[in-house]
Formats: sequence, C-alpha cells, structure tokens
Amino acid sequence: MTVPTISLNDGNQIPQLGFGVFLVEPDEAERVVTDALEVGYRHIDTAAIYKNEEGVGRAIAASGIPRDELFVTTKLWNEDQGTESAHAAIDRSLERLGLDYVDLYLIHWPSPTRGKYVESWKAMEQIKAAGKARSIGVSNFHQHHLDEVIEASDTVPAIDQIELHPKFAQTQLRSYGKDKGIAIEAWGPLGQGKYPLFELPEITSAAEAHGVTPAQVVIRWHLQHGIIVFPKTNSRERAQQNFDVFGFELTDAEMSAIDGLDDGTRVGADPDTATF
Ligand SMILES: NC(=O)C1=CN([C@@H]2O[C@H](COP(=O)(O)OP(=O)(O)OC[C@H]3O[C@@H](n4cnc5c(N)ncnc54)[C@H](OP(=O)(O)O)[C@@H]3O)[C@@H](O)[C@H]2O)C=CC1
Ligand SMILES: O=C(O)C(=O)[C@@H](O)[C@H](O)C(=O)CO
Repeated sequence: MTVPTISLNDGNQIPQLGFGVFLVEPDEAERVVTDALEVGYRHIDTAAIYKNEEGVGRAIAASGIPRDELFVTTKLWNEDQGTESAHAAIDRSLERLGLDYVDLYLIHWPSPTRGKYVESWKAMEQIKAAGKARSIGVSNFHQHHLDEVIEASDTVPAIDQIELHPKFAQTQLRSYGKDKGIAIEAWGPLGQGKYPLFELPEITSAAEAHGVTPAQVVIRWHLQHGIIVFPKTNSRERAQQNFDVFGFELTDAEMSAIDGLDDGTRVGADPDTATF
C-alpha cells in the first residue's frame, strides 16, 4: 500500500496518512507503534507532553525500517516555549526518541498567556537550521497567530495541526493555509470518540454504500480534502482498518453531505482561551 504524500512549502514530503499516539500510555507505546509500523504506517505523530516518546523510539529502533522511510513528528510543549528552553526541549525529545532529527517539529499551542510563541518560532527556525528538525510548523494556531509569526520571521510554517473533523471542518483556516502554502493536519480526525460521528446518517449511509466502516468514511473525507490525517488507536485491528482506506472513493454527493455536518462543534480547547 503506497500512501500519497503532500509536498510542503520547504520542499519536503509528508505521508498524508499517519498514526497518532495521544493517550497511548508510556508502557503501551512500543507495542502500539510496533503494530502500526507492521500494518504499514510510516508517519508517527507524538509530542513531549504525551510522555510516550521513549516507547515510540523503541518501536522505531526495533523495526529496522530505514530512517529515511519514516516521518516522525514531535511537539514543543507550552512550558518549554522560549529560546533556550525550546533548544533544550528538542534535545530531550531527540534523546527520548533515540533519533538525530525529527521530520517535523511543531509549537504545540500558541498559549497566548505566555506571550512567547513568536520568540519560540524564531527558535524553531534555529532548530531547523541546526538539522534537528527537517520541517517546522505550528499547532492550534489561528490565522492571527500565523500572521504574527509570518510577519516577524523569515519562515512560513510548513504545517498547522488543528482540530478538524466533519463537525468542526475549519473551512476558513484551510482556505487561508492554501493561500499561504501552509499544509493542514487534522487532530481529533475521528472526533476523538467524544462526538458520536459514527452514528450520523451522512456517514453511515456512505459506509453502507461502500461496504466500509464509518471510521474509514471519515478518514477518506479528510484524505479527499487534501488534509493530513493520523487517527489514533490502541487496537491493531483498528489500525489496520484505518490504514485500509485506498480501495474506495467517496462521491461528490457523499463529500458534500459530510461537509454539511460542520456546525462548529469542538471536542478540544479553543487556542485563544486555553489556559494551559
Ligand atoms: N496538536 C494537538 O493539540 C493535538 C494533536 N493530536 C494528535 O492527533 C492524533 C489523533 O487525534 P486523537 O485525539 O487521538 O483522536 P482521534 O480522532 O484519532 O480518535 C481516537 C479515538 O477514536 C477511536 N478509534 C480509532 N479508530 C477507530 C475505529 N476504526 N473505529 C472506532 N473507533 C476508533 C480510538 O479508540 P481506541 O484507541 O480504543 O481504538 C480513540 O478513542 C493524536 O493521537 C495526536 O497524535 C490530538 C489531540 C490534540
Ligand atoms: O493531545 C494533544 O496534543 C493536546 O495538545 C492536548 O490534548 C493536551 O495534551 C491536553 O491534554 C491539554 O489538556
């Protein structure tokens, strides 16, 4: 199975379908990521705050997969924003992962009460220049946060990783990203299981029509919109199911019906008001 890649604004490529590990317990991470790599995933999304970088790193090391065939993302946690602390944080993440570089390093949240995301972005530029991250980007940034870092630096973020699913489709930010050359990644692509997406008739009817599961329909909706997506699961069977999404295509009518579900329902925090 060849997963399509998306070209980033710095010339690098990212596999459009990956595997996320938020809420994968540290002692489960090696097994879960080993399963994912055996299924065929080559793009893993972790973060310092997930406390599972060591397990991710052990799974990568044990897999024997050449480093240049993998795409590994981690993130700068809010408490580590700032110049010196960001440099120290990437070094700690690389050590935990057992890697010389990550493919993508993201500022996890703007965390506006700290007032350090512009300074942190300049540190990200230095981290990229030092070869510790091949690409750099942000997460949970609204358009005004993006405008600010673009204005204040020499680098347009390669990626913005944002909450995005059929109930919170982020059409405005996706369109802004397209204009600026910022690729969009979806977090909570399945609504984190908190929102019962899988019972909505727009999704179940498409699943029945194609003989697939509602989760596969939702992942396909992301892919057909050009969004980078990395559903999380602890289950090897679901990991396999979520990867098996290239044998069918949603029709324009099915895509439009799912687009129509967007009503601004978030499952996570609003980046402008989050206090962590
Ligand atoms: N930048 C940020 O601020 C954030 C980034 N992320 C990243 O995005 C990734 C994905 O988002 P995440 O928050 O994990 O949520 P997801 O939308 O991927 O949902 C995960 C939930 O869906 C369930 N699930 C997965 N596959 C299936 C399936 N085929 N059928 C039914 N249920 C399924 C999982 O359960 P089970 O494990 O039991 O299968 C889990 O409860 C994260 O893992 C993380 O890497 C996430 C949140 C915030
Ligand atoms: O999962 C992430 O990547 C997040 O940023 C958040 O869910 C965060 O870890 C959190 O739990 C904040 O309360």
